[in-house]
Amino acid sequence: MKSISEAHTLVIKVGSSLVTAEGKGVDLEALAKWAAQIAQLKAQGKQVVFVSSGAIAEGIKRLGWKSRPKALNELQAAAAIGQMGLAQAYEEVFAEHGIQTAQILLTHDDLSNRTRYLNARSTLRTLLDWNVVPIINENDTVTTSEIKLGDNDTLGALVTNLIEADALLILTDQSGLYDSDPRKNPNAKFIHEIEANHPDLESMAGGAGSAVGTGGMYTKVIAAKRAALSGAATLIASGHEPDLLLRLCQGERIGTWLTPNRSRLSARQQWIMGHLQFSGKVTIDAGAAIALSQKHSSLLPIGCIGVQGQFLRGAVISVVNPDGEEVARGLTNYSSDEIEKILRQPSHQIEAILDYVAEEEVLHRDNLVIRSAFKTAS
Ligand SMILES: Nc1ncnc2c1ncn2[C@@H]1O[C@H](COP(=O)(O)OP(=O)(O)O)[C@@H](O)[C@H]1O
Ligand SMILES: N[C@@H](CCC(=O)OP(=O)(O)O)C(=O)O
Repeated sequence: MKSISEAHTLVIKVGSSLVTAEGKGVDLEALAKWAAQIAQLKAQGKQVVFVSSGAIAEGIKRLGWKSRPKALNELQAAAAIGQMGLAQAYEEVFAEHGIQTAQILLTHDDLSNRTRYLNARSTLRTLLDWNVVPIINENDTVTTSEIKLGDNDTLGALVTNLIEADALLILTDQSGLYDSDPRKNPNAKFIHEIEANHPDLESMAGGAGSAVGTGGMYTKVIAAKRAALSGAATLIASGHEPDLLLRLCQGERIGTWLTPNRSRLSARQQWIMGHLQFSGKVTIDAGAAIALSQKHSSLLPIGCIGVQGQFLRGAVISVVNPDGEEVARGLTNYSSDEIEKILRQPSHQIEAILDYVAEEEVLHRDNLVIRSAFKTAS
């Protein structure tokens, strides 16, 4: 894909600084401009999903507070208050164009549980088929550090993978990505296009520049790598550019393009890669590590030499080599207790040891993503 004009399904992520006018509460005027442009995009047959931050910033404004609280419970309560304002504002501005909106609040848990992930996917697809614009945010009320996505850039990428969108647009308060933070370095050079997996990306991107933003450019470039897993291009651009979406759809080059440079993973592999936390890991010997990485083999118990953490069959676990370096991630056929018992055993011994055989391999190759596929994506 060479330009947004070719994209059929778009995920558009807007940051707090854009939605809430630098901390002054929901900026209805800005939202109205997005809605007007999206109405035109939809008239051209495009499907659009909105990932919108701003609940905490709007909540803080409604509470009349001067600064962002630090305590998690206060942030969650502020988000719950502010989310009302966000949903109301989006409904209002899209209704002007006869477009219905739907609120979707997700957590990391929702996307890592296979059943909930499939439900979220089918709800989103149904809404898009019905021509509705889903407005997505993290469900801040129930997030703790363990289940937190943490920032909406990551959420935008996971939603891109979920619905296999063609492009992810991350709109922020900068024109795009520079080779260093332009707020700190006035000589920073603008980057027009770069591969999403370019090794220098992380070192160029710094933290948040505003009082309301959270992730800065770092989370945006990681999001681009993640979006590339499902073959999507990412554009980082300034949400302050007039008529940005329309101009992009006319083929104008604005912002920084982060292009996918690999073949896309299967939907199941993307789901495995979408996991930000793991319930455990299994250590494998050097021979097994080579078989997995170079021959794309399944992982058999004979190659397993250790297991850490407590997990059940069906969990997504990490696979590490004897030096502790991650080799792969995958969906396990056996629990941690069972793997402990069948370490270094040939598969034909599984039945004698466990009294049953689930599968002859601990991780089947179809349920594995090897390191080379995600080296820089997590
Ligand atoms: N290399 C970089 N190029 C551009 N901006 C950068 C870079 N590194 C850090 N930043 C900072 O990232 C900020 C955008 O991130 P953030 O404040 O989290 O916005 P948002 O609320 O839109 O997610 C910019 O204002 C900028 O100061
Ligand atoms: N869920 C939070 C968003 C957190 C977040 O990622 O903010 P931002 O860096 O502005 O995109 C909120 O709505 O306030």
